[in-house]
Amino acid sequence: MPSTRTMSQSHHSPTQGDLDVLSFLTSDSSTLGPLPSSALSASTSQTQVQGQGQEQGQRKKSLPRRDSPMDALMISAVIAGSEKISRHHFGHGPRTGAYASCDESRPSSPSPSSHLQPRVAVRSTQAPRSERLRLEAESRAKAAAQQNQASSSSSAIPIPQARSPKMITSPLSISSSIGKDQNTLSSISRSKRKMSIDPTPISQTLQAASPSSSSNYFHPKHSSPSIVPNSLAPRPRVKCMARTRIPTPHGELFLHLYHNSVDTKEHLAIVIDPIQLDPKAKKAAPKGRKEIRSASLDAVWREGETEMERLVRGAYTGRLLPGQTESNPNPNQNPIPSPAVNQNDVEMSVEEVEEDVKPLVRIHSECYTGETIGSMRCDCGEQLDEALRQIALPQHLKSQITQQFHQHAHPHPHQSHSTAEDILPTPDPSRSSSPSTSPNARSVPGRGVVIYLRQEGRGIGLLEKIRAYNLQDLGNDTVTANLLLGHGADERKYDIAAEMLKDLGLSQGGIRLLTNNPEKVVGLQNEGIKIVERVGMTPRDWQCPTQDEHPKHHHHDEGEGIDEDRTDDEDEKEKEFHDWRERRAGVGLIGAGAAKGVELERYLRTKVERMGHMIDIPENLQ
Ligand SMILES: Nc1nc2c(ncn2[C@@H]2O[C@H](COP(=O)(O)OP(=O)(O)OP(=O)(O)O)[C@@H](O)[C@H]2O)c(=O)[nH]1
Repeated sequence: MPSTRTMSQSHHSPTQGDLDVLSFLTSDSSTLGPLPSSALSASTSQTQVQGQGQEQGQRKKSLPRRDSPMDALMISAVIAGSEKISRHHFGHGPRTGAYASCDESRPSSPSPSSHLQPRVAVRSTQAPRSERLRLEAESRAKAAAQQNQASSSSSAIPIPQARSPKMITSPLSISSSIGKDQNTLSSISRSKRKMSIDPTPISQTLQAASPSSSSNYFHPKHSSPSIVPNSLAPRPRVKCMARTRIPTPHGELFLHLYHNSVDTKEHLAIVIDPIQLDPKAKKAAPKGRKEIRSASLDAVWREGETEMERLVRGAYTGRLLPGQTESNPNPNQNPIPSPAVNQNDVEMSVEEVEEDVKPLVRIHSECYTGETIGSMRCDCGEQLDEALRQIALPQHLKSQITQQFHQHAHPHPHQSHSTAEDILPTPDPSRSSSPSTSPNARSVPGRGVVIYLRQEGRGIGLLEKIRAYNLQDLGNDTVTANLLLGHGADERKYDIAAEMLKDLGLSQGGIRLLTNNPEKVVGLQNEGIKIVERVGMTPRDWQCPTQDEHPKHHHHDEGEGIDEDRTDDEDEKEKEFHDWRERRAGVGLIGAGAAKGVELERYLRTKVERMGHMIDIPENLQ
């Protein structure tokens, strides 16, 4: 076996044979004659060195392999001494041209006269290698110094840099300084987070994050940057690019797609506003109720904009009909507000403003697993469905609601976790959907918006959420899993949502917010949204079934006992009926209906106990 030294020497020290081949290849001779014997012996000795077992001095009949140590010299010799380019190397070497054709007879091949043309001078624009190495070492040292500073005395091991939201040159052409500021902010806070294999720092982190801690991480006042007012940061800008009408099991709605100046995501606004589509609803609504419309969509985008452009992007009033050519077919009845006039500025009489119920709004974060594949690790799918259902429900006028609120309101067991609870009255969530509680009440069409933010996984993205789920399967809860991955428990921001609400004319008039999450309430308020009421959402599996919904009661009149003689077939039919009822409530989801299971229960419990969500845990689960 040759020693390593011999091998490496054979790569770097040209032998006499190598030099002979070099001069042979670079000579003017147009015909390749036989190789000098020293070259052949060089190749032979090389073969021997490689342990091929050839006899010393035996002549080889072929040239050495192309990947032998000779090859580099041969290639450079050929390039230096000849114009000829192998067709297989054309386009890959330093000369211009494309690897367009393997046939030299075709026009795209280098023409036979090409050797007459002056050679293309190829000059490297790179700095010398020594200079590049020096710069590289410098920047490495700088990065290491920064990292040391960030991690201070912690023994945690950094995980690969978690991604911070990418800034873009958006179609709104916002100055790049907006992005810079926010990026810097988020990367600073992120760089301080570490993943650790040492349980001590984790437990310390968690202790710092626990609800009982004095510096409560989850407390709205001290929580994520989303709720810290930053009056110096430039406001995100949003523009509704298009909207369209979508019929759904909860009624017809308008889907609005927004672009913004902060990220590349297509955030959505799902607007339920029956007065725009249904003349009966318009009649039933209080006089003066304004439509929920996007000011940026309705604006004139450019001089000479055509009606067809407006129709195609959805800047029309009413309902589109086949063959329609006008975006506002009946301007006197339903004028599109001029871009200069925001709907908030449109005067409504005091009584009308007071009398009408405020739009119900949900800020919903994307959850691929819960909304698309019916995951029962969380309740996101049913929450989206439930939000649309509740927004579409007819509402009682304010005076009647207030009356009911006083009858039904009760102190919340988790009040101590939340300042939002102190700020906002939280009526019984079921009150608006049960007109029977107030027989004389006048009900009006429901209206509102789901702002659907592409903040998957509470802002950490789907990839990280999937990794977090595996950590959860290893025994961690939803909060700890995020922290172990170097993320915050919740990294969402509500500034874009607030701008979208403003664009829809819903900032000043007041909204009712559908959430259990105190951070959302405070976050939106800090962004300038007026919230007059928080409406809670009880997970369907935690709701008490009403008498007529319970399967045991379905076939029995009041007072009747349970029929012991019922057959299995009847029981099966009853179960099917019950399942159908549940599915009907949860349209639009895979396996629709109520999400349930141990994992969901654990998740919901963590939200209540560690994230301060304002939901009552059912007595039988306490
Ligand atoms: N990181 C992480 N994200 C999750 C998990 N389960 C659901 N999510 C995400 O959490 C977001 C929904 O948050 P929730 O806390 O359920 O709801 P919320 O919107 O904050 O609160 P509510 O308004 O009361 O519903 C979505 O973006 C989901 O993708 C989880 O286990 N880990």
